[in-house]
Amino acid sequence: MANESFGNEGGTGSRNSNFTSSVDLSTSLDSSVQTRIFKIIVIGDSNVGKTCLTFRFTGGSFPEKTEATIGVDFREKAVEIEGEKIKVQVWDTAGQERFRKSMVEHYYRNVHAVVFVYDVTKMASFQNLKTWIQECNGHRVSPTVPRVLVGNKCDLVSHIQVPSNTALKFADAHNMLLFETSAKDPKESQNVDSIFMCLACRLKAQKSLLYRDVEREDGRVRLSQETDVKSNCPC
Ligand SMILES: Nc1nc2c(ncn2[C@@H]2O[C@H](COP(=O)(O)OP(=O)(O)OP(=O)(O)O)[C@@H](O)[C@H]2O)c(=O)[nH]1
Ligand SMILES: [Mg+2]
Repeated sequence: MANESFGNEGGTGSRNSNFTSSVDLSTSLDSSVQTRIFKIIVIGDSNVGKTCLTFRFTGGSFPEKTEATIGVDFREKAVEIEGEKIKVQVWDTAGQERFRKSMVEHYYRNVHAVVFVYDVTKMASFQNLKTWIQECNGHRVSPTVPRVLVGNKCDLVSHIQVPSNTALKFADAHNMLLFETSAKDPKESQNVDSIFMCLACRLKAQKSLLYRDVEREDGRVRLSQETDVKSNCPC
């Protein structure tokens, strides 16, 4: 999938950020209600399979060939949860320091959820999670922003280095759900989907992101309304 330009940040969907009057604002809110956008970032060492996981979720297949991500690739998928259409905007970040350093601030800005990925066949990628979590915390990501842990490449059964119970303990200690999966194995595709769907369900169940987003887009608008939405999220 081709890289999209970074200028797309927050610019997709039906929201209109040029509010000029209260009439415009209500119109924008109406259209925003139809398509909320949840920004989910995917973080972890280079080569753990971030690009393949995001590709599997948004495109439904495993890419034949990938190259190291430079900066960020955006992928989007429209989903429907309890009758509401939601756009899941996945930020596939670069694992290599030299390809990410100028972008890190942008990754974490206004993020709604974080997916930490390690490679089950590479212990170092699991041990490095501590560093990735520190980076995330260092960018003032609120503790209310949901985070999940993903162990990828489970299809390589005979090469597994990170035992499930070790990963589970780590996930529990950091208040995260653990998903062990494979971007490659088509039989695991539902499991890959459930990573992002679970987060989208949780976000939907949280206080309305919509009004907080509006606040950000126009410094003049200060809405205090927040709505609680009940959800049947299985996780
Ligand atoms: N066997 C197996 N290989 C995988 C899986 N997911 C990814 N790979 C392979 O792992 C390599 C790296 O995958 P990428 O998705 O490009 O890794 P990345 O985390 O995006 O790497 P950076 O962009 O450098 O941060 C590629 O050769 C993929 O084919 C998986 O589930 N199983
Ligand atoms: Mg990549």
